Amino acid sequence: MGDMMHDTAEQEEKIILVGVATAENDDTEQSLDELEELGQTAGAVTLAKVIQNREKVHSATYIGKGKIQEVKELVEKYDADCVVCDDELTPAQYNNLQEEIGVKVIDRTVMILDIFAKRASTSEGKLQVELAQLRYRASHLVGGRSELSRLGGGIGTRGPGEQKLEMDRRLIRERITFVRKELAQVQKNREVTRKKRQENPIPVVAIVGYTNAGKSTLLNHLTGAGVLSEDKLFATLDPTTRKFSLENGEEMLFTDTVGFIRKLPHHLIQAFRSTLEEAKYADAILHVVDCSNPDMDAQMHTVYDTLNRLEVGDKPIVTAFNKIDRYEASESLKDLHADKTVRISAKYGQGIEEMLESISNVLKANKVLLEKVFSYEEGEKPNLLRKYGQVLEEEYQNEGVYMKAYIDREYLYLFEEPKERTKEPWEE
Ligand SMILES: Nc1nc2c(ncn2[C@@H]2O[C@H](COP(=O)(O)OP(=O)(O)OP(=O)(O)O)[C@@H](O)[C@H]2O)c(=O)[nH]1
Ligand SMILES: [Mg+2]
Repeated sequence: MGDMMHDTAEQEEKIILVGVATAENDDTEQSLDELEELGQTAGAVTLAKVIQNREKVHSATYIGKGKIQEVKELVEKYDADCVVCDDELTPAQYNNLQEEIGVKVIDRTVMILDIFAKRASTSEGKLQVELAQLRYRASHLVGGRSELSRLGGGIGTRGPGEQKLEMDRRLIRERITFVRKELAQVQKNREVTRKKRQENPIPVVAIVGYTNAGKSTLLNHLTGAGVLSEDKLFATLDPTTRKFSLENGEEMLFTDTVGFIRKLPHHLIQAFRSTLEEAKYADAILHVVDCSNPDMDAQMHTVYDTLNRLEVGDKPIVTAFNKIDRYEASESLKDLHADKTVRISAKYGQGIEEMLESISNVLKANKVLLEKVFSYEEGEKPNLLRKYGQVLEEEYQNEGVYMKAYIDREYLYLFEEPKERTKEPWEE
């Protein structure tokens, strides 16, 4: 049906998806569904999906001989342009598969990088994508030449802007150095903004969540921010911060940023660190979950996993189960990581008041906590305190007066002062 409509548009690339289900990785089906969505976002149409069950990924060819044959037949049958593997391939796997199958082979990482390349709009975003692509390429160079030379066109060959992507090792290194410098400059500006924010006491709420959960829709609903919201993965790449005033005059800053996804490429995390880390400088985290998605649990898991990887400490979390208008099951929605959970529809404005109240409450709890904070100069006792953070948490639970203690950089935070303590915990 699309053919007539896309007459003048760029020809859609025809792709076949391949994944491996291993002992520790059994959600390959969902992962391939997601890869199909990523493909759509990248402008490709998926014609077939192939899953191989294996103990582990084949080290030389990703999938086994029989499966390669199967994929090859599918490629011929559908006249496919490209085969997309669901895991990051080694240079050897690339070359071998490519040789066997005879059409372009790419992996999930290249697909995600390609989408990021298409979507980056600010100079920081563009530099971050380019850095990620360059680093990926540098680690996949074979015989001193980028594998791009054989990719032809389409997915995997696009960069931010119209940069020439095919480069040799030396050029890539030079370019990496240049891009890193540029990026450092751009990020200095962000630091300045952050410092300014610290000077003014308006609390910052970071909106985090899986890609397509409805983060931008929520920010738009709250503040009319005009952030692009789309039923596509990675609609948002650049952080947007907007002020919101509650009816009682209380103010909060909301930051919407790039969404998370399973198997988020390592190079992307590195390059996008400063963007992804927005949550690190927030006073509270608003975790938006698409509860109409059957894959919700795995998505939530990915979000907490990513937050951990980014070392975003134990901030107060409000989880908003979004798209409640589409959610039909009646069972309760739980999130053990969250301090509070609410149900909302960002699109239709349900539950927003309650959500704001919950955020305001966790922020207040945090404020009380900060007033009681035991703070230490950097280097004074961080190791002892770090250890103590864990001990305390257990100890308090045993006493039945549960108190949350955690370390955020050089500070020890206690949620409540222990009863009748005459000595500081570490003096005992
Ligand atoms: N039915 C329904 N759809 C919603 C709701 N909230 C968001 N959506 C839709 O979900 C899709 C994704 O919304 P976005 O706001 O772009 O999601 P996001 O989390 O910002 O996604 P990324 O920027 O890609 O990470 C859009 O098509 C929205 O219209 C909701 O409450 N109900
Ligand atoms: Mg968004």
